[in-house]
Amino acid sequence: MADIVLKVAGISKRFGGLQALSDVGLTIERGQVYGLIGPNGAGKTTFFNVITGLYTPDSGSFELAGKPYQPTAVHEVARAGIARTFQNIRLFAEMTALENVMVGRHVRTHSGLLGAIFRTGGFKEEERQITERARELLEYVGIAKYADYKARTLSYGDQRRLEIARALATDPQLIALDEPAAGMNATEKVMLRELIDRIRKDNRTILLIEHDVKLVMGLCDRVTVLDYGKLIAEGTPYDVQRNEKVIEAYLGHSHTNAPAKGEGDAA
Ligand SMILES: Nc1ncnc2c1ncn2[C@@H]1O[C@H](COP(=O)(O)OP(=O)(O)OP(=O)(O)O)[C@@H](O)[C@H]1O
Repeated sequence: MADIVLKVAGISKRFGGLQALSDVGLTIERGQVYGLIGPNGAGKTTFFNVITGLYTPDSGSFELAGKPYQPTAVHEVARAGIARTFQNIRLFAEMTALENVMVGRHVRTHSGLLGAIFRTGGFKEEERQITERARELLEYVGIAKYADYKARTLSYGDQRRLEIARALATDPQLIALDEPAAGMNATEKVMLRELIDRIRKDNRTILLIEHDVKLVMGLCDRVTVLDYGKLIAEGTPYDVQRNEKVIEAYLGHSHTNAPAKGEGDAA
């Protein structure tokens, strides 16, 4: 039987007169890289914000690793096992790269405030483990040499890697990446692709919103396409980019990143 990590169904969200999402659902299996695409304003970010607790949906059901979860608050969602990155990088700019990852790890710690104040033995051991794990994760995403640099001094591509390391630090069931390639140059994109591939090989599960359709088509196992808040196609990259509705949706929006037939076909 398939090992389902995320199963959401019937998500609707209205902003005043605008129906941003209408009855959208998707199912993601463990180890998949799952893409969410669609023209500008299709509802991708709204969907991300709903499943990660930033927006309250008007309707919808949510299951993470077989258990129902209510995305009512961001920290609850992180504890439940979804970690995310943001379209506009949200790091602690004045903290070091290492400290940024350690913050992510604290979602999973136990000593609590009193342990921290009195620096109990348990707290110190936990801090040691957190630091060690954070260093491993910086190594994993390829920026270990910048561990002690302030986050704001890192290059754009490296800041995105740092965000991913911080997300991984929470030991998530699902990592939701919101436009990870935005603003990256070609070399950074190649490195990002390698990193996402490595994360997948480690049997982690990724949900990806991305404007770079070539990247999505090359990386994802399955793709859902939204248009005007509705799901218009779901399937393998190969099928989705040949779907008439998808082609029409992108052409209708005069989108420069339209999924041209054959481009980025999964090997
Ligand atoms: N907080 C909000 N209040 C009102 N309208 C909103 C809000 N957030 C999103 N919308 C509207 O909902 C629709 C879907 O927006 P959303 O940002 O989810 O689309 P998107 O697919 O992520 O677009 P893009 O690719 O441009 O980032 C848009 O028409 C947008 O203007």
